[in-house]
Amino acid sequence: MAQSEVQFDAVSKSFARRSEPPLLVLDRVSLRVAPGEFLVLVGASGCGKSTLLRILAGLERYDDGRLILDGQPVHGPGADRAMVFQHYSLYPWLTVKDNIRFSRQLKVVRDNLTSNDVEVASGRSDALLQLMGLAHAADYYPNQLSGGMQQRVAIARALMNRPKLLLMDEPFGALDAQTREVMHDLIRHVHQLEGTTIVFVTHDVEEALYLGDRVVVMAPKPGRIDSVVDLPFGRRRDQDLKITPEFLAIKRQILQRIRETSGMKTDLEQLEQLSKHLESATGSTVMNTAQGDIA
Ligand SMILES: Nc1ncnc2c1ncn2[C@@H]1O[C@H](COP(=O)(O)OP(=O)(O)OP(=O)(O)O)[C@@H](O)[C@H]1O
Repeated sequence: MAQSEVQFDAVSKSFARRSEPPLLVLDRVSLRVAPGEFLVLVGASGCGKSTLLRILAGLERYDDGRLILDGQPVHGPGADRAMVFQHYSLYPWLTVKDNIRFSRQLKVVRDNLTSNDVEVASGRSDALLQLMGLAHAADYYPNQLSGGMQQRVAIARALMNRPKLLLMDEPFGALDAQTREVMHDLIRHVHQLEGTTIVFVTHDVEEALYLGDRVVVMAPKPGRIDSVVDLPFGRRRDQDLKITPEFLAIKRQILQRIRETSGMKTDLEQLEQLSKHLESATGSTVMNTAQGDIA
């Protein structure tokens, strides 16, 4: 099985801003991702999750520190990595089957591969169609598919060249709750079969706990790692896990950390203080005032 090992050593990243000092988005992030691990990044909006993922994909440069992938420094994108985004980036003019094969077809042209190579690729895409439950839809076009199916195609396409590292940026963020559950079981199954190292970004703590071997909680301003939680659930999971006391306790603990580090708690406290201030100023509760206005 092809699995990548990742090592971030004190990686920092800033974005330049007009008439303001640069924005420090990642502040000395150190993190190891073990071969074959399913690692999930969570944290408040703007804490640098996507930036960290994009740096790992080689789509973004970092300013300081070191990023080592399988013993080599990362300087740009590579065929060893594949990325799945929230919005299905399928080619509308290609069928499902051709969308999945597309990257391999490019390689065939570039690398002058033989018909035997093409046959192997064809076998791989057929296997992925089966694995993702898409065999019946192989000749459909993207606009004939539901969101969940489109995202299955995007995942199959990402897996086509057997990446050693799969990077997923909120891949299920646009799907409804039921479809997400199906996708969760599917991606866990894919992970077990393919053994690829996965780094997955999400806002959804329940999703993070259900999918991950470990969850990294990031904090904003500047973006940094707050804590890393080793999940004690093993690799065989089913949806009932989500209502066990152990799962709920870890979920509560992580949500609290996100609230505390993001300043959301402070915002709520300020809001409470403001409504108390309004109440004492008007001699009434905010709700009563509103009702009075209606009357
Ligand atoms: N290309 C860019 N130029 C300038 N600022 C950027 C750029 N990309 C991201 N940022 C800023 O960097 C910070 C971190 O962004 P990033 O998208 O990594 O956070 P995130 O944790 O993934 O957020 P979200 O959960 O909302 O997607 C944000 O303040 C964002 O506005």
